[in-house]
Amino acid sequence: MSTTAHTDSAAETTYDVAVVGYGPSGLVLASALGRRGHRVIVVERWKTLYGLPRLNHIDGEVARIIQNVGDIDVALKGAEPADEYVWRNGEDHKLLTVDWSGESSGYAAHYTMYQPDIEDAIDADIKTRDNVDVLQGWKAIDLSQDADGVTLRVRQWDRHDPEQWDHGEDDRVIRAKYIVGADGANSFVRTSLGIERDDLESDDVWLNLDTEKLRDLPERYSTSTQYCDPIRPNMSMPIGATRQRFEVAILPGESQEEAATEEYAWRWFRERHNLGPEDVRILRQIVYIFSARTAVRWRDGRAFLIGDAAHTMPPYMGQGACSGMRDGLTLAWKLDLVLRGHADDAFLDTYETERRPHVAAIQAGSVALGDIANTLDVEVARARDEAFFAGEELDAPAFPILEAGYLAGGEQPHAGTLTPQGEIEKDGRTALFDDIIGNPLNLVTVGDPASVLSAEQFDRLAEVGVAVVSLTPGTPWSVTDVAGTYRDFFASIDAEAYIARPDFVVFGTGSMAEVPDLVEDMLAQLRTDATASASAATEERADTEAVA
Ligand SMILES: O=C(O)CCc1cccc(O)c1
Repeated sequence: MSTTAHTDSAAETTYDVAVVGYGPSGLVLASALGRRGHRVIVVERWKTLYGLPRLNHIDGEVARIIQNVGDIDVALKGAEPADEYVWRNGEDHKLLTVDWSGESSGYAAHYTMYQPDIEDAIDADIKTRDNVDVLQGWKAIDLSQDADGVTLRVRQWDRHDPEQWDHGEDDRVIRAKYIVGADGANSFVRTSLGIERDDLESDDVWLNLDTEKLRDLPERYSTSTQYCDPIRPNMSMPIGATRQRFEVAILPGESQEEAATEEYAWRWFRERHNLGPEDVRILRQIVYIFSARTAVRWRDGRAFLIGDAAHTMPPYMGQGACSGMRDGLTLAWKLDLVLRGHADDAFLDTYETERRPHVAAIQAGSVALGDIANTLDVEVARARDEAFFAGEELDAPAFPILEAGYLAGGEQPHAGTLTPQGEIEKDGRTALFDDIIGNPLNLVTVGDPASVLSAEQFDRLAEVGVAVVSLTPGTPWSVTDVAGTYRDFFASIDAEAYIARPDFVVFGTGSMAEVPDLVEDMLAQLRTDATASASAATEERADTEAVA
């Protein structure tokens, strides 16, 4: 990182958080902070949103994230629920079905969708807020930090005008309490901080072809399918209702330049799919190296990394951008608590404690799936197929829950899992839980919380902004559980209360009698500095006593 002293004449403006990068993870973070009233500035070198699909799959949890940062109806307007993700061999025999059916978080468990719809939905929300400034067409060029904040120098950027690199008189200097690098795999923020990346060395080269359907395609194209063909691995997947993604492996020794040509694309479409320009229009053609890299640390003082800046993974689970959006929401609500003075700065360390192992498990699963997809040895592929036909299970970790971080202590079998989202009715309005309650920390109880919590505890909950919700009629916190979602959930976890975090993760569960302890634990863990200095003081006292 630069150690440049900032004696610039350029105007300085102070923000709570500066965000570099305006892709899915940066959009989620900026909107979630903006909605919580913080002064945010976003710096993005491109003048407009990307406008083309990159991610084309989200799960229900991520749909719920989007619900909380933008208009979910706009985001999902071209989306289609996806029930299964099928893996076939070169002879078109089924090896494996990844079950994508069911519901999660108030949505279908999985969707294929058109990324620009999601970005437009969140961008529109951000642009309604006076407290969020978005500098599109500006490139971050220098970053430094001190005890009180970060300083970021930004310069207008136009890739068609390289001359502008030579002059800096119109630079802007931004001061912020925190900075977040949401600036992709080649992150300026990460490299400025000198943060290296670990590399799982999974570097398969694939051509990605996104298309618009000009007429109905055969039924098989409506199922996301990996063709694990050792001669040439390939895949096909809907992008919502009206578009289709095709991917094809570029084999070792083949020319990536040639794969990027239109001739190559049409030859491939004709040979493999018998499709031509009368069937599909190519929207985007790009050669990717599917890497799996992780920054060795995601925090450096007042700077954080999220999304691809922190981690990349091969696409085979469709979880790269989903993980980035989870990062964005998690870091946003943690920063919110710190900026409002309800949590200590050290609480922000739990961002990496929680997100790193979650991402690592998904990354490992994606690499394992990629090994299956990219088997090029015909004999090895045959043995693989036989093993699957004989019923072998996929050797990949289960979808992770949060295992560490801001979770209730003690025997807590459900901490780290996701809460459901059902319809509730309150004051004559019926809607999904988050549309009525919002997404602060929340305590949901079967019984009357006033039967177990003191007035002083209610005051402290209100001060931090914890929402209290009860399924018992006639209390100030009562809601009606319209479809029994919460009744069923409480039955399934054998509990009468839970505390959920703003990212829908269960902090802890318990009986009504255990609610006061759960609340105390939730509030105490926000004060990690105090805990750290208290235990340091205790150790010091013990040392002194031992000496005495
Ligand atoms: O949405 C994404 O992150 C990529 C979409 C995807 C999903 C599954 C397999 C694949 O190769 C791409």
